Amino acid sequence: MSDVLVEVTHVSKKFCRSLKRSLWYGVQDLGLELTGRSYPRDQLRKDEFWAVRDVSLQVRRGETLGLIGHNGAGKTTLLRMLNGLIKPDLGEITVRGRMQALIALGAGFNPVLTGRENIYINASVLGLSKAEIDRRFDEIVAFSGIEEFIDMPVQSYSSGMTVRLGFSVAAHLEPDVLLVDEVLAVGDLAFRTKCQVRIQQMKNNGVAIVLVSHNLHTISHVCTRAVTFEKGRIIYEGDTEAAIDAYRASLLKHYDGPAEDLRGGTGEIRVQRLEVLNEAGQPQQEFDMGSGVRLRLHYEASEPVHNPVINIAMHVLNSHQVTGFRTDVDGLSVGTLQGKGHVDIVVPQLNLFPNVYTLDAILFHPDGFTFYDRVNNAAHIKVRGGLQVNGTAYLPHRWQVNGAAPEAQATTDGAGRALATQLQLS
Ligand SMILES: Nc1ncnc2c1ncn2[C@@H]1O[C@H](COP(=O)(O)OP(=O)(O)OP(=O)(O)O)[C@@H](O)[C@H]1O
Repeated sequence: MSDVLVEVTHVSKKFCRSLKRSLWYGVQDLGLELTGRSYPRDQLRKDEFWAVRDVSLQVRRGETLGLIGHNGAGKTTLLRMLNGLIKPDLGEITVRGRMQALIALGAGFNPVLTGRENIYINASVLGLSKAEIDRRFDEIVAFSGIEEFIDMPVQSYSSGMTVRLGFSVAAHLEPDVLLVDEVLAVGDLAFRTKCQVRIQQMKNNGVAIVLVSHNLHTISHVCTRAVTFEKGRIIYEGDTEAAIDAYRASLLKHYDGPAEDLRGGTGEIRVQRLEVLNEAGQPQQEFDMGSGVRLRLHYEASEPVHNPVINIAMHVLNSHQVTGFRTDVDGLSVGTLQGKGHVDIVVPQLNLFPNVYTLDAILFHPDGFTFYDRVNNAAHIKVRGGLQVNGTAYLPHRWQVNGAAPEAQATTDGAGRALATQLQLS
């Protein structure tokens, strides 16, 4: 048997943005088919767009391929085509061996049937005999950890419970190919860890796995290779770290800069702009982990403004807040500001893991609540480096084993040690 279990060749899939039009196109296509003709499949009609465009890839036995990309990039559509839920408009997909898919919550489960009944149905679809399912049943239920709910209809399960059962079924039926879509993000941390261990075992047993995740830590640790999608096309395929870099670069392309439409406030003092500077005071956008950065907020006050609260909030691009700098929290008074000027925040060590971070600039009244002005996405910073660690902040630290410093050893990319050296910790 060939080592290539999944083969995707020049696959494209189009969708229609308008439901009414898409129904009309369906009728048109049916009519054309009856007369032995068809609309050219490689052409788009009004409101149609390519959700997946000319995608080719292979997944071999024992490989875990990560699919990453911004929202709407086409990852799930590809997974659904691999699973046979939808057909490509162009190209070919070949899957060799038995396939299990975990797309959306507990995909494949019949909601009115119980967990027990769903396990039997899923397993028999895969060709397992009743005796084989009986043998694995207890293990599946035990792994899922939802023993007391197993005879209740799946529609009464919480999303976490559905994912637990879905993953457990998929993982215990010894598929040759496993498709997993983001579901690992739903369970709690303990279950996610259990799933990652199980995926590792399956990988060792030669299962070909395709995993969609927005969790770059999962991609980095679980996948042997990754593909980055942008607007339905593959923009990178290969090494996971490089794929993650390509994803971040793609996110930056979609970064629109200051969100002027969300701007508001009483306006006596306004943010002119927020500059990101290096230690030498030169504008710079990309920094190595641990290097120094100076944030310069330029303001203009149309009248004397006494002691405004200055706040810079830092977010992971498109995601959660990482930290913030506030003059009131730091117990500082900036005095009376009038006309044009600037305020600097000097950060001696940017102890953040590689990622793209956005900065919001906010000027509050002294009450710390009403604002004079706020500019979301006023600036951004890209932190470079080869480390992929879950989380955002690097806390300077040192290790001791039984009171003594452990020996240095070669890390995979040396980035951690390089940083430790830079921070003069080792
Ligand atoms: N049945 C459908 N009809 C019309 N458009 C669709 C349909 N399914 C998906 N799309 C569109 O196709 C594009 C790709 O969607 P897809 O779900 O594959 O993206 P994704 O990369 O998985 O995104 P996310 O990370 O948000 O899950 C999106 O613009 C989506 O709105």
